[in-house]
Amino acid sequence: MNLPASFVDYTRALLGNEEYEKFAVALQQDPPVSIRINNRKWMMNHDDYSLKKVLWASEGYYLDERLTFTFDPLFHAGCYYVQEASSMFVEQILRQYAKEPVIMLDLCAAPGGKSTHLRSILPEGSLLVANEVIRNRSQILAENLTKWGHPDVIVTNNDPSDYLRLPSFFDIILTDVPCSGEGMFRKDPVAIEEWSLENVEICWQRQRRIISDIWASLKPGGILIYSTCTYNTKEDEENVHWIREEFGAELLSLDIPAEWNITGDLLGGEKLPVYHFLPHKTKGEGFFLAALRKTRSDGESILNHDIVKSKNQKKKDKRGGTPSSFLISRENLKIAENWLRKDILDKYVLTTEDTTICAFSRQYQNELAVLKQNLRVIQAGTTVGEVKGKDLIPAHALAMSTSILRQGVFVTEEVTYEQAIFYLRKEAITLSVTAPRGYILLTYRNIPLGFVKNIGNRANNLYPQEWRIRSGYLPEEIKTL
Ligand SMILES: C[S@@+](CC[C@H](N)C(=O)[O-])C[C@H]1O[C@@H](n2cnc3c(N)ncnc32)[C@H](O)[C@@H]1O
Repeated sequence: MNLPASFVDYTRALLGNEEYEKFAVALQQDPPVSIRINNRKWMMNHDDYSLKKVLWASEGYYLDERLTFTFDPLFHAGCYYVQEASSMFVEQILRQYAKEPVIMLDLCAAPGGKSTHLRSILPEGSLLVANEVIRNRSQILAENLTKWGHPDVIVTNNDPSDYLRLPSFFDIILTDVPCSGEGMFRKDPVAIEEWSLENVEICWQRQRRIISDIWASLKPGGILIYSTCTYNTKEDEENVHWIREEFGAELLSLDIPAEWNITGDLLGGEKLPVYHFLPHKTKGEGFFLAALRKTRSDGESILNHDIVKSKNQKKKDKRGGTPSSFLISRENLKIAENWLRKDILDKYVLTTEDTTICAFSRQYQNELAVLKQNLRVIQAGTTVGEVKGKDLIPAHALAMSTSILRQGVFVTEEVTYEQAIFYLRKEAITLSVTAPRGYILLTYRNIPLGFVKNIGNRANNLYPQEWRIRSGYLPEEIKTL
């Protein structure tokens, strides 16, 4: 690995000679591979796997080797997410500081590693808003969150400055800011090519702009989690100092076992409670994190003032949903309702937009209305179905949902590995002769994979076209979980 000379000089000076040598050796080694299990969907049988745990993440595991993830149906079904181990440390902040339901924003969220993780560990009853400024990346974020299957998620596609319209809205904000990516050198050679001292300068300034834009959206007493995947102190410690001074924030420390080998403040002088992951000390890539509490009030809560429910909105609430759009019949709304678990019907509201029916948390209807008024909301809750002609077609999100779909409402058909790959490539599937006509939920190893419509001699594949496996070949050696 050919590291830029100015990076070597800077980092050697930062870590000291002896430590830098160990660091440089670690950078030459293969990066560990790690995954995080979606335990709402798939309980990994520990007798079948002997995986080493990621110490700071309840569902994080190291794999001995890289699997052929693209060809693993369980991966597409949202049973696990391939995520770098160090970044799973975000869990510790929530475990120690978020004990009650919260409204949380993940501001720089694509492709969704941390959002899916947050959705697994936020207290029950919390709402997660996952935002990504780059449009096509926000689609990938929405895809990964749909597969993860939690119903209480909103995905937005906005610039951080758009959030200035939502003062004091969030209890917790994660800013996993775009950075110079030094911590990714071992995993991604492009990060080395793109690195320069000039880029570090651009990055720390952009990071401050992002924090300035988002700060007002944090409620007084709320928590900002600031993270990067870089080592230099300009983007890390110096920015944390700046946030503290600029906004009067209080740094929060975490209770961390010494054997995790996490490194603290790399600057001399006052030692801040900040957390560095260095690859020669912790098994993972470079990562930095700090948590700060907002102590001052600098705006008023939008929810107390601006959201005076319109009469119309109140009417909708009473009925338990939006009046059906003229494109959706009462019968189809009834069918959609019948697809949902009975015990969640008082907690979720069916809403309609054009030809689509969605289920969204009743508790957060107001917040959703505010977000829709002010931002570009690309997804909210779970899409239940879409009307085509007279038919209501069950949505893929319904199949992926961990808690909305009523068990037994669709006939299921277990498929083989080969059939599963055919399905995920959106090719035609032939089901067993005993399979009834109509919508059938395919399962692989008893995990829902998606819907087909069985029309007798063949089954129409309802897998989302844009998510299909595009590769036409199967690798010679398939390694799956
Ligand atoms: C480090 S990545 C986020 C990784 C993500 N949190 C995860 O765990 O999967 C930073 C993200 O910030 C986005 N981004 C780039 N420029 C931005 C800006 N000016 N403001 C906000 N986000 C930006 C990038 O598109 C990228 O998706």
